[in-house]
Amino acid sequence: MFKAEKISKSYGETKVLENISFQVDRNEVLAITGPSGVGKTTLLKCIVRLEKEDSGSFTLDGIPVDEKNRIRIGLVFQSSSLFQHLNVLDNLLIAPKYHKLYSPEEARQKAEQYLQDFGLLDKQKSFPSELSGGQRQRVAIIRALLLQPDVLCFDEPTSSLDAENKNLLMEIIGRIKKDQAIIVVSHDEDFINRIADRRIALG
Ligand SMILES: Nc1ncnc2c1ncn2[C@@H]1O[C@H](COP(=O)(O)OP(=O)(O)OP(=O)(O)O)[C@@H](O)[C@H]1O
Repeated sequence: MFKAEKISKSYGETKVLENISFQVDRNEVLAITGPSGVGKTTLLKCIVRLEKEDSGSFTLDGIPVDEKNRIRIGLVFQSSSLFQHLNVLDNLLIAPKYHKLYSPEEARQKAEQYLQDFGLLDKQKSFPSELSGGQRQRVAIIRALLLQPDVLCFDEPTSSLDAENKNLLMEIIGRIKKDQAIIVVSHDEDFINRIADRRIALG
């Protein structure tokens, strides 16, 4: 279980997050909502340690989240975060290689299995610029899944998706949530209503 307790964060004089608490378990989708500028992205950045909260704590199965276990929390950025100069397969293999999670052969097999599951096996040699927005997003999801996270966060995942790809994303989240706790930051009420088990509203 992932737990946030009394998280507060300011930028200079501006208080962005004040005493935010929530928890999310495996097989659960938690939506974080709220008006623009209320601190949703800031909270996500604190969760994945791109920002440091001023006070409060994050724990994973009771253990404080730090640099060592931070890899158990994944973030699916917007599609633009793929490396443009690497093809799909190389984009997928770079992080597992860096973290030495699998042997090279095992990493390739797992990547190919996900590519097949997500209907992208024929795109493994394509570059990000040659993919649709929905395909790029699926690559970003696979890239996060290969690191075997316990918690997977999505930042505005439907912002560049058409209805068909949105349905596909919901199907994928439904499939992966059995093994992962999912946190979704989104403005998309329709998406949240259909996918979230619970929600917290900031602001
Ligand atoms: N690095 C930073 N330095 C100073 N202020 C920041 C920084 N990052 C964000 N802020 C401010 O913190 C507040 C919250 O920003 P944040 O991006 O978390 O909001 P949000 O809820 O995700 O908004 P949106 O829905 O528009 O993406 C805003 O007032 C923003 O200007």
